Amino acid sequence: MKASRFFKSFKFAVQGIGFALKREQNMRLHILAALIVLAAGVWTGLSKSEWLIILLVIGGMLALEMMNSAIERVVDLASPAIHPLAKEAKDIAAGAVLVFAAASAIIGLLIFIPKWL
Ligand SMILES: Nc1ncnc2c1ncn2[C@@H]1O[C@H](COP(=O)(O)OP(=O)(O)OP(=O)(O)O)[C@@H](O)[C@H]1O
Repeated sequence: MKASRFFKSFKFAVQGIGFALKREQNMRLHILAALIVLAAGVWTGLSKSEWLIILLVIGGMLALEMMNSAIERVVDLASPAIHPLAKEAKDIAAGAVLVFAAASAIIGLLIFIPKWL
């Protein structure tokens, strides 16, 4: 890939992050939660491997939330009218976010709770 094309794609990807931050309240809540977890990590003192897990979980959560927002937009574009498949697509995408959020919460508790006891 030519360098100029790579930088163009990078610019669009950054724009995408901007759209998500501007238009999605859930995304802003996830960012707030991520900042709280990062602050708790600094305050608690985590090992390198614990930081790797926390960063992976935070990055995965934000990326999945953005994929959910993208799916919502594609569904709204493809099916502005009510359709059972549109509902399934949106609800499955929202379910994926919920699954990852639940796993993230459990991982966070497993890492932090023993250090606080
Ligand atoms: N075109 C559609 N056909 C059928 N059901 C739909 C359609 N669009 C949304 N729904 C369903 O209606 C409910 C609310 O959807 P809505 O898009 O308002 O919120 P959302 O998907 O949670 O997104 P947002 O983040 O914008 O609130 C969900 O269960 C969704 O699956």
